Amino acid sequence: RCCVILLGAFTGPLSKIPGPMIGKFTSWPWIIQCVKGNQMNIGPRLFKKYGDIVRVGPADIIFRDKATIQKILIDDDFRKSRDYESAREDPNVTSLITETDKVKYKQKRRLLSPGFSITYLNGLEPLMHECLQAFTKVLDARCKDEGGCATVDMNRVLGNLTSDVMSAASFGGSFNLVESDDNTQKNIFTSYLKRVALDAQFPFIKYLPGVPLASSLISGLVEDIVSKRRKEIEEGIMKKDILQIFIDTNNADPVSFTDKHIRAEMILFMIAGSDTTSLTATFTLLLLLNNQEKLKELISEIDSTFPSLEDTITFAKTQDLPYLNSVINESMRIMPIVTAGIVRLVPETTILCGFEVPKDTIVSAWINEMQRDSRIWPDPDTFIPERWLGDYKGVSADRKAFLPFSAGSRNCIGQQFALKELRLILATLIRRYELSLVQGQSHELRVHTVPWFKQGFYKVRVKVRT
Ligand code: HEM
Repeated sequence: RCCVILLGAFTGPLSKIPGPMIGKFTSWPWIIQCVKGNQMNIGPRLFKKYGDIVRVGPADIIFRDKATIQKILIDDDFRKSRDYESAREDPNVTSLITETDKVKYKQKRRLLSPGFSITYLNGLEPLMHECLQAFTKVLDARCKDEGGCATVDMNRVLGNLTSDVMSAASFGGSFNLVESDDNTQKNIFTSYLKRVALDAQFPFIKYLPGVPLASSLISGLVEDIVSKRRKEIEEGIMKKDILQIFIDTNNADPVSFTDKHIRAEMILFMIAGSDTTSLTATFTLLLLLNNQEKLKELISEIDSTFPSLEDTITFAKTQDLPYLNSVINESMRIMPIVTAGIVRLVPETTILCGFEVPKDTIVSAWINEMQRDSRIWPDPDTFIPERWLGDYKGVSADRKAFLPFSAGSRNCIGQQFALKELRLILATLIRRYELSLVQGQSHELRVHTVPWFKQGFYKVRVKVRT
């Protein structure tokens, strides 16, 4: 075995790929960084030192260049890696995200697509308004209680808001977390994602005696929602949402789409549909508050579109706000949710970035590094929404080098849902409140599937505008 490792390290096709010496022999240091949530900090340092392609393990390569990322995700559409399979609790129960078989995946995606059609999404607008009204009511009350100006943990309240939106839109009723100000659920999601990151690397953990499954944290909640819905169906109350699609599929084919499948899909949608959007909104506020000129520009656009505090902020009007859309794009360029590579498996020996890469090598597309590549983006680390409005320093924004929702057949199914929600949230917050920076906060992040603030919060001062 030692001979095989030595041969692979120095003579195999991957031996010419630059990277730390230890990566030739073992992936352990890289895996440990993943479990610690620290790959997002180590990856950029490796790219800086070794270039566009780095070998981080005997069969584990990371990439940041546009052409290779395009090939991996779009042109050749490599299948998902075994990490996704390991993240399944039951190897036989896949969800949309953990399905690695291309044919089965297509069937799943087709099943869900009615829940993401433009007509269906537009029908969600009143539900989103209701959740936002509850949100502004709570923020208004906090401002009043705290003498006009409240210090709010945006990470927490936005996490609760997007969970309420997700549950109202997909599972038939808001969790009302904004009103209860209960962050237990957000903490459970964070613990769940940490555990999934661990399971993906060490699949045996879930089989150890006495170790509960990751889903044990959430299954009670999910089962309550499903049994409530089944009761409603018995009473003749019919709803048309994602949960209904899951239940109908289960009723039609209870053998291949079991109760376990319903649970896996619901957990996926609960988490993928809430934390991602709330973090993107929080990061956008963070960037705006640290770039006051850009914030002023956005306030001016929003105020001229919605002159009165009482004006309803709508999907239609926010969709056409050029500066708001540029701010959201720039925020997702500079602080995307995917911070540590989208992982795929090489299906057959192929040339990537000029190197021969054999079948079954694990390849990670670091879209976050591509989105900060100075060869593509002038002043890549600076927040410049204007680059989306026209040329910046003679360079127009390269949309092919901007993939915050991933790309290809496995792109984010919730992209339009998220964008509609983000525009409403940001326009509502900016129109209604004067937002100011709480100085001295750490912006340090860690990542377990999605990023989280190491300090556990991100505070903003909030005052109702007159
Ligand atoms: C700003 C918000 C969001 C961002 C940045 C985002 C980003 C992404 C990315 C990068 C992926 C690919 C992950 C991978 O290949 O491992 C993904 C997948 C996914 N997203 Fe989103 N997402 C967002 C919001 C949402 C929302 C609101 C929903 C649901 C309503 C959603 C549902 C999903 C699902 C189900 C998948 C798995 C798709 C698959 O594997 O085919 N996402 N998302």
